[in-house]
Amino acid sequence: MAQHYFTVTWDQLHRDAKALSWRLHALGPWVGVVAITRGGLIPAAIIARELECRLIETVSVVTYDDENLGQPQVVKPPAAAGDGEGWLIVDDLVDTGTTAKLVRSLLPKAHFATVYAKAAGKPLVDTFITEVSQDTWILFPWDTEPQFVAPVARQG
Ligand SMILES: O=P(O)(O)OC[C@H]1O[C@H](OP(=O)(O)OP(=O)(O)O)[C@H](O)[C@@H]1O
Ligand SMILES: Nc1nc2[nH]cnc2c(=O)[nH]1
Ligand SMILES: [Mg+2]
Repeated sequence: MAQHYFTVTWDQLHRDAKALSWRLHALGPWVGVVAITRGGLIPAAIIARELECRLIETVSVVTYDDENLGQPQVVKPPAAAGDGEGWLIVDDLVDTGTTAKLVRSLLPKAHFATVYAKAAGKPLVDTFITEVSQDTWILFPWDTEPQFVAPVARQG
């Protein structure tokens, strides 16, 4: 289990994905966006909206079972992006870089962008916005919900 958690709200994710869009706009134009499902779907939707890009492809890779790293499985390969030339790959984050390495091998000429990056995966990403320490687990809004927390005086 991770030592720390970094909770990302919908607002923060939207803000960070828009910041990423500004950087990517300066590097375009792009043929289309390849979202790495599932985590890349919402960042890809925000970025595609900002870049006015209507062509969206998906590649589905399963690498984790909850917080446990496994062997990456390609559940669905990208159908229409060729060798990736002119395409933008979007994922929510890179951690170990396992998923990024596999997707890069499928689309070697594409540009790889993530919203968040940990140190081990950073060398595999072309553009990202926020670095998060390696011992931290990022909690996305779709993984969490607001709930009651006991007052400090009642905790330990
Ligand atoms: O750099 P890595 O160590 O490979 O980790 C990053 C990947 O792990 C998560 O996906 P996950 O396998 O949990 O699937 P999901 O996107 O469907 O939740 C995340 O969305 C990235 O795709
Ligand atoms: N939600 C989430 N998925 C991950 N997959 C690999 N690292 C992470 C992380 O920090 N948070
Ligand atoms: Mg993923």
